[in-house]
Amino acid sequence: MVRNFFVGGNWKMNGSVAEAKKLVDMLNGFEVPSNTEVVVAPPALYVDRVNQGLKKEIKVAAQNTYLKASGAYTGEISPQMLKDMGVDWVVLGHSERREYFNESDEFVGEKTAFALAAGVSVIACIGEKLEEREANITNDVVARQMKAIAEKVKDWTNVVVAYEPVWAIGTGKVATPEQAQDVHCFLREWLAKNVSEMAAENTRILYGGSVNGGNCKTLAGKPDIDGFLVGGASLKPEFGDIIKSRN
Ligand SMILES: O=C(CO)COP(=O)(O)O
Repeated sequence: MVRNFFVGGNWKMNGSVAEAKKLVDMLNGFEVPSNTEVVVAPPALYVDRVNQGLKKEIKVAAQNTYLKASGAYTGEISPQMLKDMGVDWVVLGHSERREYFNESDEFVGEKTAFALAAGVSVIACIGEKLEEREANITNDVVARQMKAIAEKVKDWTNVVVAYEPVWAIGTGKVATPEQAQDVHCFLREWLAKNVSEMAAENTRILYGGSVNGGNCKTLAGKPDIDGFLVGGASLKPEFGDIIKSRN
């Protein structure tokens, strides 16, 4: 099985109507290799406009959804609402949500299962903090985060895992290709042992954290790195090079 390369662009809480339009024009000008999937995640308010403007080779995601279809949950949106708007992807469990909005491993697992059941594919984010890497517990941390998802999710067909070490996010301090490969390999073995050989073989594992046009190719050369989740550089023309980093 050949895993298709996957490049996600996480805009985070950035942009405006005018900037979103410029980014759509930029993205529509990129060549998307046939073996590569591209999904961008604008702020929720702009998701529909961006989705309307993008060429069909590029899909959109929301940056979060809740675990109910509807009801008295002020400020939340549901995966059912995404489907209603023709949006098939959501990013869940990003470290910024875990950190600033107190999202627990269990909550992320539940939201992942709920989105999948609604027919929305999930980019599930995991990753250790600097102090956890320094304490040599990186594998324990990512295994704990994976377990919370695997407890709720049996079918991993529509899950993409994004390994994003927190110390590498927005810092310019990218993991070395070897550091990333080590964790990706561990995650694939974890999937083989705890979910299935098939899930291990087929699940894309992305790297995220200070990926840019200059470092993407060496990272993409590693056997267990199946793509990227890109923050800052997804708002710049170099995102076009990142999309082509496997080609
Ligand atoms: O958090 C990230 C993507 O979700 C990575 O952000 P940067 O690429 O800006 O480091």
